Amino acid sequence: MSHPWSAPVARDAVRATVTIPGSKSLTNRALVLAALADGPSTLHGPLRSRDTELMAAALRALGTRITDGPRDEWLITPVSPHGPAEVDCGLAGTVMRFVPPLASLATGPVTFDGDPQARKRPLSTVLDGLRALGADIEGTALPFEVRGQGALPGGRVTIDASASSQFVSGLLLSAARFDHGITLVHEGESVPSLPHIDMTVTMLRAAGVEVDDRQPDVWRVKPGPVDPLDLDVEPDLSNATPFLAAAAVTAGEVTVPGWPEHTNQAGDAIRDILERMGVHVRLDGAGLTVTGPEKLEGADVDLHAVGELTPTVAAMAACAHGSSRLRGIAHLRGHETDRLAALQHELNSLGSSVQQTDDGLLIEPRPLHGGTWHSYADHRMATAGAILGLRVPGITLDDITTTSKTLPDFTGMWSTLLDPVS
Ligand SMILES: O=C(O)C1=C[C@@H](OP(=O)(O)O)[C@@H](O)[C@H](O)C1
Ligand SMILES: C=C(OP(=O)(O)O)C(=O)O
Repeated sequence: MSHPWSAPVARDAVRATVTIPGSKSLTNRALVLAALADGPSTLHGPLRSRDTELMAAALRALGTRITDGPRDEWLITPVSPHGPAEVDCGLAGTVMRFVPPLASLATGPVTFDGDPQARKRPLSTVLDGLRALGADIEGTALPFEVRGQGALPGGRVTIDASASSQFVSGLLLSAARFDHGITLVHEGESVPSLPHIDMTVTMLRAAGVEVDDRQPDVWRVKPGPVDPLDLDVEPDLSNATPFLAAAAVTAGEVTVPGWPEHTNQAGDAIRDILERMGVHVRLDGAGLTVTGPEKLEGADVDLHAVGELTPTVAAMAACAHGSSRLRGIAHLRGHETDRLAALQHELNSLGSSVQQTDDGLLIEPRPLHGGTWHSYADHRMATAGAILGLRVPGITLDDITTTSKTLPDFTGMWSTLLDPVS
């Protein structure tokens, strides 16, 4: 059920330390790898949100045992995947693209469906790719059915992954269990979100899987064992960005503890983006501390590798002095919603001047006024509205529950941000 929310205004510069829960991308990859592993795995500090609970439920439906450990852990015991099973993908790209390859290894039928908006997200590339590798699948988008044969031949396949890096990650994650592994070739416009593929490759290698990614746009995974994982999940750096943006737009200071010094998370790119907007950024033993300037500057940024940061960056750009250009993000039209159209429409309805280009947005800051900010079932649209609300009185989000996709306690965390002592 949707739930409207009056975005609180920051009376002063925001000053806070905010602990961010685990990464969605790390948690959902680790769950899939643990389900395919040769023994039990432990995830310490996994993200518990709609997207990761849906992933856990999908894997449980296929037989995997996932229980809570004594502290904040998920204990995962693999069982050979089997149907019949039903998978609810919700609106999670990672579930709809990472689970079908694993379901192709199951015995028996596995049906997939999701939220109404999920039925519009690009998916056929993964399903066609799996068919080319030997899978029996009915359908090209949600809902569809994978008729698992208990094994998949695998081999060489060419896909066009320009609409989503998750097509590549999904096929690679399960590939060590295909009879012949995989040689995956991308042909088409450039693949977005490459750091997410690097994360997949790094995690596969950490699980002992042999991956060759030396040639651009070609990935080879050898068939073989998958080692169990014992993984501390890093904080979700993309989920941290609305909190960092709060410092940027209020000339405040926010620290996120536990920010990794080295990481595969795409969200780490926010450090460079903030600096380019005139924000002071410091990474030290305390974590990542950002200090907002008196005048936030507009910027020209290529977000091709980090599209999921776009709603945060667009909200900051609308509060900046000087125009911004966000480029390289045509694929965002296939995210939770058409994020380019949604951001253009919502920002303009509050008084901004935003135009869409072929591959992004031109944002001309103007004095903003209150109004309804629509979330389009998209968690990052909702958090973008919250950022603007810090500066602009009278912004009401039509539905704050969308934040449960990756940050179920977003409103609690946001109030602590504004009132750290209470
Ligand atoms: O693999 C992942 O964990 C993700 C990959 C990216 O998808 P796209 O390549 O579709 O942008 C990113 O935007 C999404 O939030 C998470
Ligand atoms: C694009 C996103 O999610 P998904 O994993 O559903 O693609 C996102 O979280 O910004």
